[in-house]
Amino acid sequence: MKLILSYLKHYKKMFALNVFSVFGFALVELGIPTIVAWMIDRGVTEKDTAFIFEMGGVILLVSLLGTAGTILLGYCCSYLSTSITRDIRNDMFEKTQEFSHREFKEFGTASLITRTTNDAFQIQMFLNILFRTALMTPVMTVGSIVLVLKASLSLSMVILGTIPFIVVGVIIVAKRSELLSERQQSSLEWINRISKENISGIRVIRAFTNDRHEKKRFDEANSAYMGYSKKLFKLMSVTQPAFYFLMNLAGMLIYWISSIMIEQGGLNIGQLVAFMDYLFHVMFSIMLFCLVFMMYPKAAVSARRITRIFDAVPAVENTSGEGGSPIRIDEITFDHVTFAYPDGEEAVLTDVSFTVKKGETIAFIGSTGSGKSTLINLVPRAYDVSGGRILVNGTDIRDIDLSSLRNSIGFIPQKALLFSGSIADNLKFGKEDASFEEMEEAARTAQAYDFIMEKGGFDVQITENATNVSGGQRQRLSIARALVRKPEVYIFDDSFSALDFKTDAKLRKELKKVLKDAVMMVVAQRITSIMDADKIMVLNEGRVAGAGTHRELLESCRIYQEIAASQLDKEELADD
Ligand SMILES: Nc1ncnc2c1ncn2[C@@H]1O[C@H](COP(=O)(O)OP(=O)(O)OP(=O)(O)O)[C@@H](O)[C@H]1O
Repeated sequence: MKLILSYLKHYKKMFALNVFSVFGFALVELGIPTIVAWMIDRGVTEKDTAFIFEMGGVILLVSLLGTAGTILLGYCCSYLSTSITRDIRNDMFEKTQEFSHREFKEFGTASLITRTTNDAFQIQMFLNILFRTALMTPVMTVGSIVLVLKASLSLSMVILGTIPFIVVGVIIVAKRSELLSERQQSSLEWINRISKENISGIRVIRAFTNDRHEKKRFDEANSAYMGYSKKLFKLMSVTQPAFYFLMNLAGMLIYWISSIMIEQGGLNIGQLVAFMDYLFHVMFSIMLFCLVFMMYPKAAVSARRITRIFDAVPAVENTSGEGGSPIRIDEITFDHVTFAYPDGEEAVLTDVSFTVKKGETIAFIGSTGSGKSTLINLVPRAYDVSGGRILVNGTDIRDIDLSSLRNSIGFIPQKALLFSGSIADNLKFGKEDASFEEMEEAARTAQAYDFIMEKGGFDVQITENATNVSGGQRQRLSIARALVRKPEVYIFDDSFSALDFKTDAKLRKELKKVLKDAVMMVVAQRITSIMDADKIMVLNEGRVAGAGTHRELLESCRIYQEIAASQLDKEELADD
C-alpha cells in the first residue's frame, strides 16, 4: 500500500475524478431501487399511470447518468492502474541501472526480469480492481445498509448476520492465498531462469546432447508453477460458490420473513422489491471487496518483491553526484589494493600496487583465476576495493563522480556483447552524436571496416545475440565501439582472444598509433599480445609475482618465463 500511495500522489486530479465517478455511480445504483419502490407502492398499487410514466422517465435519466459514471469510472481506473504500473517499471529499470555487480548477483537476472514484468503486472491487475471497487464498496455498503435499515429493521438482521461469516471466510482465504502467491512467483522465477539459460546456451546444450535433461528440469519448474496456480484457482473457485450460497440463503430467509410481514401488513410489496435490490447491492459490494481482499496478498507479495529492488543500496555508491562529463586522466595508481568478492571469504587480490600514466600501456598476465579481470573491473568501479586505494590523478576514485569516471573509460569486455540494432547503433552506443567519419576511423583501427563493408555497411542490422557476426568480428566491433568514444582510458579484458595472430598484430599496431594519448590497460593470455607493453604485471593467485617489461620479466620472473616458454618457440625467445 505504501508503494501504491507513493505513486498515487502524482495523479491527484485523476484520483479525484475517480472518487467523483464512484459517488455518482453509487447514487444511481442505490437511487433506482427507491424509485422502483415508489413506482410499485404508489403507481402500481394505486393504478396511477401518470406517476408510473413520470418515474419511468426519472429512472431513464438516472440510468443514463449511471452509464456515464460507469464509463468514467472505467476510464479513471484504467488510466491510474496503467500509469502507476508504468512509473513503477520505469523506476525499477532506473534503479537497476545504479546496481553494481553485487546487486545483480544477489537478485539474479531472471528474478529482476520477473519483478519488472510479472510482479508489475500483478500490481496493475490489483490496482485496476482497487480503484474500481475499493472506494465504491464502502460507499455502496454503507449506503445500502442505511437504506436496508430504513426499509426494515428485522429484515436487516438477516443481512447483518451473514457478514461475520463472510469476513471470517475472506481472512482465511487471504492468508492461504498469500503463501501460495509467494510460492507461485518464486516458481515463475525458476521457469524464467531455466528458459534464459536454455535460450542463451542452446548451442552448448545441443553439443552435449543434454536436451532431455533440460526438458526435465524445465518440466519440474513448470509443474511446480502449475501446482501452485492450480491451488490458487481452486481456492478462488470454492470461494465464489460459497459466497453465492450464503447470498441465496439470506435471500431465502428474507423472502420467508417478509411473506409473514406482508401478511401481517408490516411491509408492502414495493418495500420488499427495494429491499431485495439493496440486499443485492450490499452482497455485491461485499463480494467485490472480497475480491480486492483476495487479490491483495498476491499484489502484496509482488509489491514486497518490487520494494526490495527500490530499497537495495548499491555496493558502489556515487558520493559526488555531480555532472557526468568525462574527466581528464593522466595517471592511474593502485595503492596496496586488496579485494574480496562480497560473497567470497578469501581475497582475490592482495596488496597490488602499480602506476600507469597517459600514453603508457600496462598489461596483466597470469594463469586463469589469478585475478586479472577482477583487477581491471575495479577501475570503472564494478566493485569497490576492500583495502587500499585506487587513485586517478591522485584522487581516490570513490570521490570522483561515478558517471564521469565511467564516461572516461572505454571498456572492452572479455565477452563481446552487441545489442540488436544496426552496426552504426552499436558503434554510437558510447557516443550518441558520433559522425560517420568517427565511426569509419574507429572501424578501420579496430580492423572491422572491411568486414562491415562486405556485410553491406554500417546500416546492416545485428541480429538478436549477434548471430550474424563471428566471435572475432564481434570483438572487433566492441573495440570499435570503445574507440568511437575516444576515452581517456582503454581497458581491454582479453579482447583479442578470438582474433587470428595476423589480425591481432595489425590491430595492436594501429591501436598504438591512435592511443598514444590514453592510458591503456590490457589483460591477455597470449604473450605476443602484450610483449610491447610499457609494463607487464604478472599475477599469481591475486598477488603481483613480477612487474617490468617483457625483457626484464624474461630474466627475473619465473612464472613469466614459464608462460613464455609454453607460448613462444626457441627462436622467438632468443630474439628477445
Ligand atoms: N563475481 C564473482 N563472484 C565471486 N567470485 C568471483 C567472481 N568473479 C570471479 N571470481 C573469482 O575470483 C577469482 C579471480 O577471477 P578472475 O576472473 O579475476 O580471474 P582471471 O585471472 O581474469 O581469469 P581468466 O584468465 O580465466 O579470465 C577466481 O577465483 C574467480 O572464481
